[in-house]
Amino acid sequence: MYPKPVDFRFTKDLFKFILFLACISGCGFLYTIVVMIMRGNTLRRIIVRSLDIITITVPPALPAAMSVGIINAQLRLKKKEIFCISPSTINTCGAINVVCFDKTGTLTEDGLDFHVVRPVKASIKDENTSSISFMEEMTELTSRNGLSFDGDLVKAIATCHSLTRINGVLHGDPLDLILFQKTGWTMEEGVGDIEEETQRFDNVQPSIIKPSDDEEAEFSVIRQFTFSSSLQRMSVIVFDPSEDRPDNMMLYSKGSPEMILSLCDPKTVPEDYLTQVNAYAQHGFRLIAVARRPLDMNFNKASKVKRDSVECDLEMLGLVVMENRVKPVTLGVINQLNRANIRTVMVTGDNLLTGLSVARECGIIRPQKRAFLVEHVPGELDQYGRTKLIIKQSVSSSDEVIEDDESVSVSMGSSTWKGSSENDGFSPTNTEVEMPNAVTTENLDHLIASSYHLAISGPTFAVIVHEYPELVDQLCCVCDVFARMAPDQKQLLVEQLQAVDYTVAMCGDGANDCAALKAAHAGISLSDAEASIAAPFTSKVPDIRCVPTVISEGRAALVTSFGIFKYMAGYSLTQFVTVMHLYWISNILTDGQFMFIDMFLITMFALLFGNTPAFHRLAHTSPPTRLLSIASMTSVIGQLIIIGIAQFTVFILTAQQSWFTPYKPPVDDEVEDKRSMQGTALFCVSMFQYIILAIVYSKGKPYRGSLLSNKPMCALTVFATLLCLFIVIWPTELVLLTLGNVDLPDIYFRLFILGVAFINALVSFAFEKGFVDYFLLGYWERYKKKRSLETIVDYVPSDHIRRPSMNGLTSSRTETTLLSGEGQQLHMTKTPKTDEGQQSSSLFERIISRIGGEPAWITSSIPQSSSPDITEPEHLDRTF
Ligand SMILES: Nc1ncnc2c1ncn2[C@@H]1O[C@H](COP(=O)(O)OP(=O)(O)OP(=O)(O)O)[C@@H](O)[C@H]1O
Repeated sequence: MYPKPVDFRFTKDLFKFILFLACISGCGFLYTIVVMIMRGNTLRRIIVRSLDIITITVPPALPAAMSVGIINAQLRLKKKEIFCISPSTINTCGAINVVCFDKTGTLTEDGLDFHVVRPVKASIKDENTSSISFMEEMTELTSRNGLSFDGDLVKAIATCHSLTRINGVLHGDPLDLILFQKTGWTMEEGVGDIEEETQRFDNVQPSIIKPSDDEEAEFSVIRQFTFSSSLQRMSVIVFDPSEDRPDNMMLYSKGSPEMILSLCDPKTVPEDYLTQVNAYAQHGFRLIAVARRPLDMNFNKASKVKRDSVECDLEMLGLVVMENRVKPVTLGVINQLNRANIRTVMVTGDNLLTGLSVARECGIIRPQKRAFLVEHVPGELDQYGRTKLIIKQSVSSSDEVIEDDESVSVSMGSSTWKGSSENDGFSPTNTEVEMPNAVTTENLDHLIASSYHLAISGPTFAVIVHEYPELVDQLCCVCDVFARMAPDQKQLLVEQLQAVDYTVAMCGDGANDCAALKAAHAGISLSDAEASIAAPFTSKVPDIRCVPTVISEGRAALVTSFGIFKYMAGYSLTQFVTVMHLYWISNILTDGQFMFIDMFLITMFALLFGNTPAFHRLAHTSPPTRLLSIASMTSVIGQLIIIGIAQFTVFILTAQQSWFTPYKPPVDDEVEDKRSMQGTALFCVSMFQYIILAIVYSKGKPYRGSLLSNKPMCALTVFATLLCLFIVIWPTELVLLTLGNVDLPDIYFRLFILGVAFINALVSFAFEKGFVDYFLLGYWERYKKKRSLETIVDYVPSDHIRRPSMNGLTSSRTETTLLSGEGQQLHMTKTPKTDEGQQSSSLFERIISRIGGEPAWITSSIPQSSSPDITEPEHLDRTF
């Protein structure tokens, strides 16, 4: 539960930038000592002045100023009922480029709807054999008659839960609650003669559960094995007092169909069990299998027996099918995130096909794209002794369940993929698209449109983690649905995504999401239970609308932090330049001038800077996270040069005026009068420069609202500008006295100072908007990105294009050496087809399109050694 160390580029750059400022202050320090000695100043004055320069260059108020944007974002989030317990995470949210969603309760409604039950029925065929099959769908759970094993399915559903009654109201897992209410049974806890009950059940106080249609019957739950996501099941040991034999106990279990199947005696399971499960799951239903086991043990033993020893050899009772409705806002939010180029991933503890169906419904898997399931074949090994992997094409819910013979087999190393299905998505028509070298919007769109989706389940993920570690990164980059994931696997997935340079948000509501919520850069909890303790953000509104809000506020906070930092750095450097000029004549700004700049101008602007709200729409890209980028550094240094030129002009020209009186530095320990004409002139021009910097660095669209949306800052700008104009144009006695200014007698010179400030403003705006924003951040960054994509894509065609075979004919197969690890490659061989109009389905393009950059593993060198098949043109493989 220790907090994760904040490892954010922005924070690292911040420290580097402060180091850079410290270096400047070091230069200033030396300059001051040299100049002060040259001018014959006293030792005391030299020490004071040189130390002054350090506090001027590295502003002590910087940390406070930096947190203003974050505090404002936190307050705005609070208004939207999103609570943040770790404000430092807000900035990180600005860089999020993948969001992992839990399914149940997050994308879909928490309160599921009961759909049907499919009880299992045993029918006697002849004397020796009986057949087990599913009964028809039943929409009611209240009738005990006619169900298998004397109505035990209903008994199991009514008793196998962990509901508790608090103040007369039942509380617990929503699924348990709905199922229990559906039975119509009643539950009593600690009512009646408690003492008698306690004695009767050997000091265990049981819950008494009674059917609605039988006054006499009552069932006592004497042991409960609680539900756990990693076990995917829960069980209870129930005693029926009517039997009046203390050793007549029944264990009821319910859990995921796969888990209960693995615990059941195969003879009690219908042959078409998995087909039925897949058929429901494929239509997006959530399934719970129910089973029982008669136990021959007394109360004492039942209350101490180990879970593993009783949860085996179960008799299958049937399936409960629940409706899994997607929340109304889910589709809109996922679309919004997709439009903003933020990848969405589903990571659920539920069935793979159910997850896939919900992923389609909510837009994580686009309707027009194909989805493939990556599965392992337990017990089957490839030539390297590793568990064999297969890929199956998923069909949409309207189609039939996929058949096994439509699968595409995959193996590692030099072996091949064999695609048997005509439309398996890996057909050569899809793999032999020639890639043009130039990366244009059209062909990128084409690549994105032609990509497919992958889905994987927890057990296969575990096999890949242990046996194919070199594939984990790649899989994390291209898989969209991770199903049947245990809590620690959810966490591992988040960490893997972080390892390939994604900034990850995790949104979930259950206890099984806690580890992932903690591991993510930004964990967003939709419940106020366990998940909210692990997650930095908790939304009171239990749907995923909070995700884009958190991201856009994070982006706004990040841009604000950048802006404030640059503003504070600009302010320090501006004051540094002023002081450097004045030190040349052994002078410094007066206390009043320092106070006006530091306490009024800077403090007020820094306070109001972060008040600008987030932009109402999520932009297509995230804001820059690097403070030490060319753009940021150019901006700060460029503004410093503009400011320096303006101040130097004023400093020099003041000294050339006919009315100019040079400053007389104090002799020895004489009381110092800091007022000087050059000091006043520099102060006058620099006042405007601080205002200009605040406006220049207060960036608006596409991450924050415009400056006009920050009304207090607009008002401050107008007020401060008018006040500064007043100070320059009408230097009244009061103004001169308060600020320590000297009267500059010539009005035209004062107007000239205003002119310099005005030109400074124009040049600063033109430089920031035209050069930094448009050229460096826009054109240059796009060019760089395009270049890096071209470099990658240049490499792809050599593997994608058709190769002449030995006999001069076009090779019938394609090969890609993409994503290869330490000589371990996943190969795919395809039979050719002539239709070249089809699209390429390479994982590679998907990764490029998604990441928009090069994760570490793409840039790793391509192994020299290829598989033996590659040397033989007739057997070229496609590496996956
Ligand atoms: N109360 C329960 N009793 C028995 N089995 C349950 C219960 N709740 C869930 N299950 C089964 O255990 C599986 C795993 O549950 P888990 O809570 O890890 O994930 P989930 O709720 O299905 O999905 P998500 O991770 O998206 O919330 C479920 O798919 C379901 O089959």
